[in-house]
Amino acid sequence: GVLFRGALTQISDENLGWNFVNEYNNKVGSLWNENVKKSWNYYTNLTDYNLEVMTNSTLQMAEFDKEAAKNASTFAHDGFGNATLKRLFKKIVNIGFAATNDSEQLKAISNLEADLTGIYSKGKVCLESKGCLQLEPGLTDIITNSRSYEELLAVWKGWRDASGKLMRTKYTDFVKAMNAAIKFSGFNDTGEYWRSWYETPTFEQDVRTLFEELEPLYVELHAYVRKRLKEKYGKDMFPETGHIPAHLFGNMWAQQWSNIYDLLVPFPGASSVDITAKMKEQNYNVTHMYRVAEDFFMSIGMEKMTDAFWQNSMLVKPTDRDVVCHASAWDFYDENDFRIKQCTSVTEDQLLTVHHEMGHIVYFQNYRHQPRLFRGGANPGFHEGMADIVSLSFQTPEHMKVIGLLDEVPQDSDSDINFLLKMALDKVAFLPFGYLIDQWRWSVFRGDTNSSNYNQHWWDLRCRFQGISSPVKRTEEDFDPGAKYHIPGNTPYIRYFVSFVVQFQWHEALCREAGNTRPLHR
Ligand SMILES: C[C@H](N[C@H](C(=O)O)[C@@H]1CCCN1C(=O)[C@@H](N)CC(=O)O)C(=O)N1CCC[C@H]1C(=O)O
Ligand SMILES: [Zn+2]
Repeated sequence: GVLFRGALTQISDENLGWNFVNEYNNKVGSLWNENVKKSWNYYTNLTDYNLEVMTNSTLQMAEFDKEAAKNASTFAHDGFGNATLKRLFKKIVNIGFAATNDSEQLKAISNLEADLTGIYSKGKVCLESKGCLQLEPGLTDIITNSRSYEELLAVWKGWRDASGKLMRTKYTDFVKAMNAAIKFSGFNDTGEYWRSWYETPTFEQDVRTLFEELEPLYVELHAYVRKRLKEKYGKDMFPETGHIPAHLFGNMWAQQWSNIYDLLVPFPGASSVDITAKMKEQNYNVTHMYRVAEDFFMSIGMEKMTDAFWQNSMLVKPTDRDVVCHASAWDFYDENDFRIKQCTSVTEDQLLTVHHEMGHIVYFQNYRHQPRLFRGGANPGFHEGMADIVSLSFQTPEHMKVIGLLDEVPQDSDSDINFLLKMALDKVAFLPFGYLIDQWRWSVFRGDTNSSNYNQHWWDLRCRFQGISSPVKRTEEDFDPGAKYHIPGNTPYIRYFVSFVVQFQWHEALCREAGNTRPLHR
């Protein structure tokens, strides 16, 4: 006979299971759409009222998730034969922080994330020469274009004082609330929950192995860049240890170095393009940047952006309110409303980000007919890879010529080396940065790192993996991790490390598939 577990036997009838997941899918449509709209309202207008409305919506969603998870566990879904049905149930019961029985923890998580993101987005640095500037566009423009050691230092330190330094206590409370809540989902800490999305028990070792395999290439690039920067800034500005001061890379976090390509050109005689100058020469405006990206996606068979995209996106920084400028792509789960939020300026860097964000939108559009529970990346690294894969093809000299940002496609090897180095400054330079952010965060979630050594451990990792050093003394008064969006914004980061590896594997496969027998970089 059937084993009766307590009063309730679990339902093993898969037809009833399909009814349940279909009803769930229809119900969450409007719920998720409402919730994303309230987040959008806060991110594009940072007021206390919008924060409260967003948090209330998040709490309601959590109640719905808990109820659905409880009802789902009346089914013997682990034993279901149909893999799709089984996976849908697994996603319904796996509700993360919402599993907590203490709504105060959820409230704290939502409020603290919004609060920390607000501090980051409103942060400003006042320079006697240029007045008070926010990260975008003011501070970013200086970090990108200044070649003055001192000016770069003032902006680098100023930004950390105006962002991370103000977040330290809140971040400690944030970690505590997340770790307490995630236990109700059966995870030891938040890092374990985040790694579970890759669905492999060896994930941590896998990324470590990948990094170690790629590190020699990075070390070569680092040595070359250090040599050239010493020529530019004088070797006595560099520590004996061989580290490179963190503020000299043309990027606020030293994560990608193509903005200082002009200091590093291997063969100045050969052709190398300054895309930003070309864009300005051709009177590029923001809308045109999005049209150029859309044209490229359509040229490879993707659908155009929806009307809702053009009506609802925020493509330039508003002048009348505070917003989260950090660029992002949004799915409103109604199969039509997809948006980008970006304080777009007319630069090459930004044109690449436009392609990245639109890459996410194109992936949203391609899975919009899937059940809502399946409208996410196969894993987060996959989604990031899909966002970046197109810009690998977009930034080839071939395509640059097609869109008129390059006059001639150079055929000589010196020009090839110039182009390949420029790619390496974005894609190879990034690897240790993409790797270390969550090394730091996973160690915080585990409790190996806490508020007594947040900054020490951060710089240990920055020195060990990136070979960079702080240009000024750092103490535990500082909180440099908070100066990078994804820490206050609570977006896991190892996804970008995974993406920067898989995107080249996909690129190679796509070229083979397309019958392209030329060297990969063409
Ligand atoms: C500029 C880009 N903004 C993110 C992205 O697009 O990934 C934003 C903010 C965090 C998540 N996000 C999204 O848009 C998600 N909704 C995408 C999704 O649907 O998963 C970004 O942060 N990048 C790009 C390269 C490295 C990294 C950086 O700049 O450090
Ligand atoms: Zn992305």
